Amino acid sequence: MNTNRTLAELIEVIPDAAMVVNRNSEFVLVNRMLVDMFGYDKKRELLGQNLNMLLPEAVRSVHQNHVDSFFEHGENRPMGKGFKFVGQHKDGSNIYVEIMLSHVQFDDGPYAIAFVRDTTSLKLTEDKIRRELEHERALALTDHLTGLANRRSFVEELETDILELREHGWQFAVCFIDLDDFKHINDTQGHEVGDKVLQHVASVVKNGCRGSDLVARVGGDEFATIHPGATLEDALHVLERVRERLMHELADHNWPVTLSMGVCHCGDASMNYDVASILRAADAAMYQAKQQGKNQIKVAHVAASDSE
Ligand SMILES: Nc1nc2c(ncn2[C@@H]2O[C@H](COP(=O)(O)OP(=O)(O)OP(=O)(O)O)[C@@H](O)[C@H]2O)c(=O)[nH]1
Repeated sequence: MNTNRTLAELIEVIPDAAMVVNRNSEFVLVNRMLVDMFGYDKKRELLGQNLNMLLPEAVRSVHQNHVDSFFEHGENRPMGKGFKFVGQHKDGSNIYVEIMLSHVQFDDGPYAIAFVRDTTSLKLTEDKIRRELEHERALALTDHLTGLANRRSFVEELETDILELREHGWQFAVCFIDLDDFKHINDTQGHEVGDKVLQHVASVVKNGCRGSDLVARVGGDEFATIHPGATLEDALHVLERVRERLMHELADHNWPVTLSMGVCHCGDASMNYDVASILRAADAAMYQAKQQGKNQIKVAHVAASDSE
C-alpha cells in the first residue's frame, strides 16, 4: 500500500482542512480545503514550502521551536483539545483557527498531521459579545448626565478601598458633596440650566481631583469622591480648592449655587469600616456643613462603635 497516496486521498474527503508537515515545517501534503481556507489557488503553492507562510510575521521566528518540541515529546492534541492559533490568509488578514495535531509515522520517518478548523466567525462573535458586555457594564456604572461614575460604581470602589485598607493599610478619604440652593436654579432658570450646572460641577470636581481619585454623582444634586492613598489634609486641600473654584465660577455664570461637603478619613487598618458607616459619617458631616451656613467643608470620624 502506498501510505502517502492513501493519506492524500483520505484527507480530501474529511470535513476539515488538513496538512502533513515534516520536521522542518515543510508541507508534504495539503488538502483542497486548507488551500481554499488560506486563499491560495493551487496546492503546489504550498507543497514544499514552510508552514510559516500561513502564520503572521510576528510569530514566525518562534514557530519552529513549537514544531521541534512537538516532534521531540509533543502529545497528540485531539478534537476539542487543540491549539488555538492565529493564521494568516494570503491577503494578509488574520484567520483564527483551532488545530488538532497528531504524530504520523511514514517509512522515511516521523511527520505531523494537523487538522485545521476556521474559528474566525466564532472568535469575532465572542469578541462582539465581550465588547457589548463591557459596554453594558460601563453604562451600568456611569451617570448619563455627567459621564461620572454612578452610585453603584462608587459603592463598588469604596468596598475595594475598605478591603485594601484592611489588607495593606492603604488609607483613603471619602467626601460627600451636596449642592446648596440648587432647587432655586431649576425653579428660576429651568431644568435644562439645572442640568448644565450639574455637568459643570461634575467637570470642575473631576478636574480638581487627582487622576486616581474617584468622582461620582450619587444622587440628584449629590456627588461623592474617594481619594485613595490620601491623608485627611491631602483630601481637604483638594476639596477646599474645588469648593472655592466652583463658588467663583458658578457665580460668574449667574448660578448662585455653592457646595456643602462632608469628609471622613479612613486610615486605621484595625477599624471595622463598612460602606454604610462611612457613608453615614460623610453624610452627617455634610449635613453639619449645611446647618452651619452651607458653602463649607466639615470633617467627621467614622463611629467608634464600628471598630472591632
Ligand atoms: N436639573 C436637574 N435637577 C435635578 C436633577 N436631579 C434632581 N434635581 C433637582 O435637585 C433638587 C435637589 O433638591 P434639594 O437638595 O432639596 O435642593 P437644594 O435647593 O439644593 O436644597 P439644599 O440642599 O438644602 O440647599 C430638586 O429640585 C430636584 O428636582 C437633575 O438630574 N437635573
